[in-house]
Order: sequence, then C-alpha cells, then structure tokens
Amino acid sequence: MTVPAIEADALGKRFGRRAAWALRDCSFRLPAGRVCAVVGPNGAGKSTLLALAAGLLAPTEGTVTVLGTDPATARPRVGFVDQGKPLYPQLGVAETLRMGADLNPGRWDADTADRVVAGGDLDPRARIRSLSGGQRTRVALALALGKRPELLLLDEPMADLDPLARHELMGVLMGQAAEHGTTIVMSSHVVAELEDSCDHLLLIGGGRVRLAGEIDDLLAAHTRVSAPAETDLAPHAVVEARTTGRRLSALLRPSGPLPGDWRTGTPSLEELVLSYLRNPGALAPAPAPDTTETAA
Ligand SMILES: Nc1ncnc2c1ncn2[C@@H]1O[C@H](COP(=O)(O)OP(=O)(O)OP(=O)(O)O)[C@@H](O)[C@H]1O
Repeated sequence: MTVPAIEADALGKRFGRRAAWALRDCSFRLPAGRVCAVVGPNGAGKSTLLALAAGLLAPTEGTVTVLGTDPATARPRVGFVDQGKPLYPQLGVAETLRMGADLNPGRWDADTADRVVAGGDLDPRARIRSLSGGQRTRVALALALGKRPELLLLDEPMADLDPLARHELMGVLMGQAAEHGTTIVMSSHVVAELEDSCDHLLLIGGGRVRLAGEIDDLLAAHTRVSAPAETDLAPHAVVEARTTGRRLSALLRPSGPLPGDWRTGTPSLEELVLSYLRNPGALAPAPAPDTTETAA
C-alpha cells in the first residue's frame, strides 16, 4: 500500500478550553504525488490544518499522519510556507539562501532556489526587510523548494504575487510535482486558478471537511441542470437549486439517468465549490474507494 502524504482521523483543534473549535472531526486521506487545493471561506480552518500538518500546532483531538509518521518526525521532508512568510528581515536574499543550504546539507537544490529568486530580478544583496510582500513570497518559496521536500505545504502562496509572477511560480511548482513527484498542498481563495493545476480538492467550511477527493471525480459526480420551474428533482441529491422565472437551475449529484428534456452540463470547480459553500446543509458524496492500494 502506498503511504498517503497526509492522513487525518477525527482531527480537531481549538485554541483554548473555552474557544470555539477552529477545526473539528476532520477525516481525509491525501494520496502522495497529488497537487491538492485547500479552499474555504475566511476563518474556515485552512491555516490551522496546514500548521497541524507542518507540526507547528498539536491536535486537541484526533490524529494527523504525514508521510507515514507524525508531523514532527516528518518535518525534514516537508517544506512549509506560512501565510505570513516569516523570514529573517536583517538577512540579505543570498544570505537567506545560503542559510537554507546550510540547514539542509545533502539535499539542497541550489539550482531551483536560485532560479526562483532570479525570476524576480531580486538584488541578491537586498535585505529581506526591504522587499515587497510579493518579493518576500518569492524568497520564501525559493527556500521551501530548495529543501526539495517530499511534501510542500503552502498557505495562500499566490495571494500577493502579480499575475505574471503567479503564472511563472505556478509553473515552477507544477514542474516540481511532475519531475520529483512532490505532493503539493496549497490553500487559496482564487478557486478558478486552481482548476487547471490541482488534481485533488479539500473543501473546508466551518472547521469541517465539506468535500474531498480527486477533482475530476468530484466534477464527474455532479451535474448542472436547467429544467421547468415546477420540476421535482427527486431522487437526485440536490446541492443547490434556484428558480428564476420559469426555469429551475440546480446542481445535483444524479442517482440515475436524467430526463432527456433537461438541459445539463458539467460544473466548473468554482461553481461546485460555491454551491457547497452557499449550502452548508448539502451532504458531500461518500468518499471514493481508496485508489492508493497497489496490487501486491
Ligand atoms: N492562534 C490562534 N489563536 C486563537 N484562535 C485562532 C488562532 N489561529 C486561528 N484561530 C481561529 O481559528 C479559526 C480558523 O482560523 P484559520 O486561520 O485556520 O482560518 P483560515 O481558513 O486559514 O482563514 P483565512 O482564509 O482568513 O486565512 C478562526 O476562527 C480563527 O479565529
């Protein structure tokens, strides 16, 4: 059996005995080698989940296993770029990369780290404190990629990058995944941008996993339909339905063939995510059978 990159079982976290749960009862399994999008509204628990996987927070209940072991033990094999991109402000860019090389003897990928920094036209002598938010992100990504991690956890890595830099660095990340089989887990609010690059989805809402699985499977399991307003949608599972004038528009999980006079289409990832977020009561499909098992 292939070891999953991350496996969470009834994982929960709260910051203090009386505080609300930031994350509760989260169970999912992320196969190794995938590029996974973690999406959800502000305060949903995305950063908390990534920090738990990075071993920077301890669970209040449940467990999280990373690369087959506990997060602290896995840390040398994991790269993490926090939302705040913490770096040493007094160091220069080149010094920061040298520090990365010193901290990761034997596995430092200087070519990749240098290439990421060079793409931003950064002066190697510039102090971190003098860089813009997007330039700091570039250095933080260079540091994380230089470590050549097996698992890369990125908390909103693209948020302060300009569109060209986003495109270029997304390409670097996808290249890393394709060439080295790196598992990448990235949170983002720009769902439309994730559809082409990510192959797995983890949708978090209200501290719980609302939807998880391979994006192609999730899209194939749902259908956008348009039918006359009085149509009964049973027995199909309705995620969202709205009547506008004489038409009923809905997002369904069909439980059998649909009537031929309904107009149907496959939803985009953004439509799927928005429908689930707008309808907290909508039940997610049962998890797909585990495909990480390999024949012995
Ligand atoms: N250090 C902390 N102390 C207390 N509460 C916290 C702490 N970190 C997060 N929380 C709370 O946990 C919940 C989840 O926060 P988290 O930062 O994980 O959400 P998020 O999905 O990453 O949000 P965003 O999209 O805004 O970055 C929020 O209610 C937040 O207030």
